[in-house]
Amino acid sequence: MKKILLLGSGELGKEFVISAQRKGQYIIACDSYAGAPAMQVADECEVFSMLDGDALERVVRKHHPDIIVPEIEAIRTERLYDFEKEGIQVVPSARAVNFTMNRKAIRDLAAKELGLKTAKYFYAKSLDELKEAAAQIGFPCVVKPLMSSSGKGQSLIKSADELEHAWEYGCNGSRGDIKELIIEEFIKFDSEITLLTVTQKNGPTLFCPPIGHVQKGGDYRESFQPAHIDPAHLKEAQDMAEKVTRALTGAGLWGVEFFLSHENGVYFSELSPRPHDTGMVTLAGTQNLNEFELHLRAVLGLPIPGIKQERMGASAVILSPIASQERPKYRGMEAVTEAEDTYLRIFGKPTTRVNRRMGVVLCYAPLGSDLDALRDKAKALAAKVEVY
Ligand SMILES: Nc1ncnc2c1ncn2[C@@H]1O[C@H](COP(=O)(O)OP(=O)(O)OP(=O)(O)O)[C@@H](O)[C@H]1O
Ligand SMILES: NCC(=O)N[C@@H]1O[C@H](COP(=O)([O-])[O-])[C@@H](O)[C@H]1O
Ligand SMILES: [Mg+2]
Repeated sequence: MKKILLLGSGELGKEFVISAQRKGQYIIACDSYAGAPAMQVADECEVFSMLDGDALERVVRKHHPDIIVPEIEAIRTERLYDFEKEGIQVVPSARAVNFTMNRKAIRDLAAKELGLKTAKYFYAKSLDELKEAAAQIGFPCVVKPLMSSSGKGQSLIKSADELEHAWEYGCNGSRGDIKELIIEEFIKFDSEITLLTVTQKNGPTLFCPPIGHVQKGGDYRESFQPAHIDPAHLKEAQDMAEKVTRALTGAGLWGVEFFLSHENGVYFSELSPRPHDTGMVTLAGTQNLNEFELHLRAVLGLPIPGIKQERMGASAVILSPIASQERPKYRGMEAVTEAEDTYLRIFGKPTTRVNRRMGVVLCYAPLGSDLDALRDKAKALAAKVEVY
């Protein structure tokens, strides 16, 4: 049995804990608030700010974990190098977690060192620098904080007079106190995918069938698998995923994000060194092993006999329309549970914010079915669940 310290306890962590406990592991779930989804199913929990390096160190000294599994980006990742040196396994590696928490580190590695195709980009430390960069990139362009996730602080800029607002919005949406943004060329992609990639301690890199997804305001709304993409594009994406995960080192499951354009090919966007929100579609049984089980096996060094697509699936999110410190209630669940070949997962978050993801609807159908109809079904059912 291994002792696993899970840093971040949201919906993705909850499914990981369930997979880990099914293999007899012991989990301490951490997050900045009590009652987080993964804490509800873990052996123990700790509530503290994981951005506080000393607090993080205290928790590590208290529990002596064998393995540290980061589940969010907001962690004092520099400290992970020390824990790794002491012999604690950091998943997938301290380097991977440290590089991906800051868009600058991962983008420079991908574009400059590895030569992967990305959107044109600049960094800006002031509104003046942002204006200068926008003039070079042109409009529309995308502005994001260097440190953020799920679209926080992200804006799509159509003209120069929107830059001032984008600067403020980006700085306010930034995690920590870093006042620096990335400004990117807007890619007119035809579709975007997540390529779940598994790197193993003993064994080759494995790829899941591509997951298509749709984002709004930088946050995921629906995903589906398998996404139909040009085989040459898939090969290109797999090669890029292999390159970037090898450069970051370590074992685990990664969500590697790409933009696909018929005209301009495949662009690397970013990656998560952990299960991906769009990969929740694998909970619909689309694969022989879902993304959480794959992550766990890679982390423990357990064999993975292969990844097989079993059926097609679609996921659609349930968002909160309200902000409240009260425990949320749900209406309309019957409409989902009476539907065939459908699962409802309410994450059990103790409070709401506007647009906070509270649950997901998962629908499946045999391979070869009408994927668009399946996506519509998942979205229509998710819309019937009301958070209040
Ligand atoms: N340069 C771009 N051109 C076109 N669309 C973009 C660009 N950058 C981001 N987007 C859109 O915004 C979405 C979110 O961007 P990104 O993945 O960089 O943000 P994030 O905050 O890290 O999100 P998450 O943590 O949920 O993955 C993308 O999936 C894409 O739909
Ligand atoms: N795109 C990253 C992502 O989906 N992360 C997932 O959302 C949780 C935070 O949710 P919250 O903001 O509602 O607490 C994280 O803990 C993780 O499970
Ligand atoms: Mg993303």
